[in-house]
Amino acid sequence: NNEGYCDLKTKTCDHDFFKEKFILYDVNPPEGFNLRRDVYMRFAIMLSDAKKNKNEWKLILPPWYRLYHWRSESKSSPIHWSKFFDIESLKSFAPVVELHEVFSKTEINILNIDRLYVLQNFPDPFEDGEFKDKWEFGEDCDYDGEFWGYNNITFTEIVCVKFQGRISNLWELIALHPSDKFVMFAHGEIPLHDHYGTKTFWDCRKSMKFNKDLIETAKKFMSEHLDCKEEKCTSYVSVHWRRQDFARSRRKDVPSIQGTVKQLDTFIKKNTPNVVNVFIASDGQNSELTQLESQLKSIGYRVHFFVPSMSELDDFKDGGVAIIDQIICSHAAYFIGTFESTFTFRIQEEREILGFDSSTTFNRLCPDSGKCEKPSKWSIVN
Ligand SMILES: C[C@@H]1O[C@H](OP(=O)(O)OP(=O)(O)OC[C@H]2O[C@@H](n3cnc4c(=O)[nH]c(N)nc43)[C@H](O)[C@@H]2O)[C@@H](O)[C@H](O)[C@@H]1O
Repeated sequence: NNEGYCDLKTKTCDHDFFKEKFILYDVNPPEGFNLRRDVYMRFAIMLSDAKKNKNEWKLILPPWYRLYHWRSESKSSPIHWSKFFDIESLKSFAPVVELHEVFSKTEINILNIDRLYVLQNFPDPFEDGEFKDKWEFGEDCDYDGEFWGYNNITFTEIVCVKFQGRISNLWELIALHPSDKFVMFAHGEIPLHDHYGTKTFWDCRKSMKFNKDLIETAKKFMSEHLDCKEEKCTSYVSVHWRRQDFARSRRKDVPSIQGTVKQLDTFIKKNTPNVVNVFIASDGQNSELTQLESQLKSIGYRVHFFVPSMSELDDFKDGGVAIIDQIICSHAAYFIGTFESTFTFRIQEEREILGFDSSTTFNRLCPDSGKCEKPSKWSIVN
């Protein structure tokens, strides 16, 4: 009825449900996990800012579904955010809700989106030589997602919108139809942060705590294999060695196996000569990893990888294993990353939150050519 939603089993009622409004978003299908985490922050900050003005909108967390890089998931069903993140912590920053929580409140079990906005880029973002915030209605667009595998999500109207600039301008679109209850944005990666790198940005980033089981597993590994029980370890160096598409098509940014060994050895001898433990996070093929391992071993290093058991992989999924790799990298005495990988960026942010000196964090592997730009530094603002 119109007075709220009541759960007959638990005999509890949610009197706000019929007043609440919900925003959903989806991201360009080929984008990976770590860019998606940044897109989440843009929406979470938008909603958190709005909540301060008593705005009733909530953000629905889009499940993780069929990510291109997550190859071990043969049967792909939508994965809830709680598998990877601490939902209570996310909720402490922004009004967010999991999609399955919304379903459990809609009695008919069908979620109808009033308006599905498909965001598109402007053909020339620098029209008249200047990048300006703007939007206008477009045409000829389609939704290229799959509603995360749910076949009980429908929509009434699809609207094409060319959009560029700050995400809070999406409120202008939302305001055009005040009676909408469910609004969705496809290509949520197009709008930009309102304030990148500010205190609000970092408050949101800090709220993205990981699922407790993942943290526990990473800490157990650090204690058993890397001789570290502290927050800031001194006993190992960590590396994010991004391969796959990077190794194939970014030769000007990433080193060969031999080049990697040479650089790591030089780096460790210069910065922390007593350390012999090297932790490697990588999406590389087994053959590459074995070569890297044996070359590092031959010059005296102890090499460590987090290799999940079958049951761990089944439970944590590729996404959870990637997070465990990131957690272990975050706690190392020194971290060396891959240029322009968002996987590396998220580790750097984690280390800023843990309070590491930036000289231990913003280090990168260089291409064999030796031509090597320094990585950008994004320092924490408390
Ligand atoms: C160029 C762009 O690069 C973007 O990648 P980039 O920013 O590195 O980072 P991500 O967007 O996270 O995509 C890389 C994905 O590959 C896996 N992966 C990469 N490195 C590791 C690692 O060290 N350990 C584990 N366990 N998994 C790893 C993981 O599933 C991760 O989400 C891509 O998402 C885009 O599609 C595009 O290819």
